[in-house]
Amino acid sequence: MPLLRTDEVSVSFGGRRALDKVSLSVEAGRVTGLIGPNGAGKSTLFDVVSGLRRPRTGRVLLDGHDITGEGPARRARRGLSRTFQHLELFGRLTVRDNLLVAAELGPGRRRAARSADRTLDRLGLTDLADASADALPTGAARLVEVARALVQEPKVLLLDEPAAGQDAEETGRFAGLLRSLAAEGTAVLLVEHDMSLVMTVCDEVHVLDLGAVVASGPPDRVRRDATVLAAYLGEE
Ligand SMILES: Nc1ncnc2c1ncn2[C@@H]1O[C@H](COP(=O)(O)OP(=O)(O)OP(=O)(O)O)[C@@H](O)[C@H]1O
Repeated sequence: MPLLRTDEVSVSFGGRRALDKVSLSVEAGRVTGLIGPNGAGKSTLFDVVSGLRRPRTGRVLLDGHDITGEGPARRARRGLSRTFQHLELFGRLTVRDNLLVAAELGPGRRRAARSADRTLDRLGLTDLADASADALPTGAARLVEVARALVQEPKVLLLDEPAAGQDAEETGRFAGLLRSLAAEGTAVLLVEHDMSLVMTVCDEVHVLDLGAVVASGPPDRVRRDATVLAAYLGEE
C-alpha cells in the first residue's frame, strides 16, 4: 500500500481548473519526482496534500487514512512535512529556534531539542545554529527550510523546489541526503526544476501539465516520453 495517495483530486480557482482528477502514489523508501511546466499545478497539489487547500473533489490518503478533512497541524502530527517554494523561515529567529518551533508541531515534540541538534548536524548547519535566519545566503536558507521539515521526523516529506538557489556542490550533497532519507524508509515527494537532480535522485517521476498527470514512470522512461518532451522538456 502506498504511504501517500491522492485520489482524483480536483481544484479550481474561479472557473479555471488548476488540478484535474490527479491520482498519484508515493511509496515509503522512495524518492518520487513531481515535475511540470510553470503553472502545471505542482504547488497547488502540495497545498492539497499538506492541508492548506481543500480540493473541490477527491481524497488524500495517508497510510490508508482519509485525511482530506484534516488541517495542516493534524497532518504534521501524522508524519507529513513540507517545505515551501517561497521560503517561510522566521527571519528574526536563529536557525536553531526555527527548527525548535517546527519540532514542537511534529510527533517528536518531546525530544525537540535533541532532534534539532541532530538535524542541524546532519545537514551541516551546526556552525550556523545561532545565526539569524534572515542573514543566510539562499543556499543555506533552503537547507534550513528542509531541516525544519526534517526535524518533525516525517514519514512523508514534500519538498517544493529545494535546490533553487543552491550551487552545484550544495545540490550534489543534497542529492545524497535525499537518497539517505529514502534508504531510511522516508517517502520523499520532490518538486524540482533542476532536471539533472530529478533524473539522478528519483525512483519514479510523475509529470503534471495543465493540472493533469500526463506521464508516470522511472526517470529514464519519462525523459523519453513524447508527451513529456512536448509539455515540458522541450520548453527548456
Ligand atoms: N491562489 C490562487 N488563485 C488563483 N489562481 C491560482 C492560485 N494559486 C495558483 N493558481 C493558478 O493555478 C495554476 C497552478 O498553479 P501552481 O502554482 O500550483 O503551479 P506550479 O506547477 O506550482 O507552478 P510553478 O512551477 O511556477 O511553481 C496556475 O494557473 C496558477 O496561476
